[in-house]
Amino acid sequence: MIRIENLDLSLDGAPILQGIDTEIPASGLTAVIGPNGAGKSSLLHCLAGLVRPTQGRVLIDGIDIPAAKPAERARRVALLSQGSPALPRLTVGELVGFGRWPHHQGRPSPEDHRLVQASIDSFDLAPLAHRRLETLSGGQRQRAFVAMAHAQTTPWMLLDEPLAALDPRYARDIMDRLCTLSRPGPEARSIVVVLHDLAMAVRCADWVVSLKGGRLVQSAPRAEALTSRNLSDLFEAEILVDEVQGRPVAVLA
Ligand SMILES: Nc1ncnc2c1ncn2[C@@H]1O[C@H](COP(=O)(O)OP(=O)(O)OP(=O)(O)O)[C@@H](O)[C@H]1O
Repeated sequence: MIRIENLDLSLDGAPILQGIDTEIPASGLTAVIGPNGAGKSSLLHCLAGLVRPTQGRVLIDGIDIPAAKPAERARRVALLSQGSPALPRLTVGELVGFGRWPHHQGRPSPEDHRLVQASIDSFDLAPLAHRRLETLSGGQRQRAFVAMAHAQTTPWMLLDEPLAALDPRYARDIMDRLCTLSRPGPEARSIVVVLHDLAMAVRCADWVVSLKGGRLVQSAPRAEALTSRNLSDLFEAEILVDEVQGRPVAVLA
């Protein structure tokens, strides 16, 4: 479980997050939603220990994240930030291999190689494994970064807009893959995803954290959070949540 206690974050003197106090369950997939500038990425950075809150605490499975050593954090939490960095000359296989670094510190074992291959296969990257990142499309590169986060084999995966630049089929495939990964089982991961695509949130999220203006609006199970009324209030636009062929969908009216 992630416990966020009375968290404030200021950057360069500007209040970014204020009074965030909630829990995120370990089981399943949590979507973090809210309008542009709501503080979603900033919250994810606090959860990953990338930035230190100005006030309050973040506990992941009981570990005080800002106080934990970087190596300890890296074994507990994998963070995929918004926008993948340019890493010229690196192949997909090498990038995914970097996910194992916190475990082997430069001396990969056969098990590390096996886990890298499993992540490559899991995200449908085998045909691209020897390609350099700069030769890939934006969506292919994005998939490689998600696979790198997966290869870190942390109990928690924090992903900031992992669907950006993906076409509808790959967006759906990656979300369904993440959904499956978050289901109970020996390899289950706790997944927190910043999502702009509300259709994917209603399709896959078990829990939803809604932010607006740096404040927590709601932290609740999907059925409670993702209603037409809540989403319309959150985004100040009429959004309808309904069912099409038995599946929940969200559409802008
Ligand atoms: N270093 C910084 N200094 C000052 N303000 C910042 C800094 N970084 C972010 N902000 C501001 O903090 C607010 C929250 O930004 P954040 O990126 O967390 O929002 P977000 O909900 O992820 O937005 P988006 O959906 O547009 O990606 C924004 O108003 C942003 O301009």
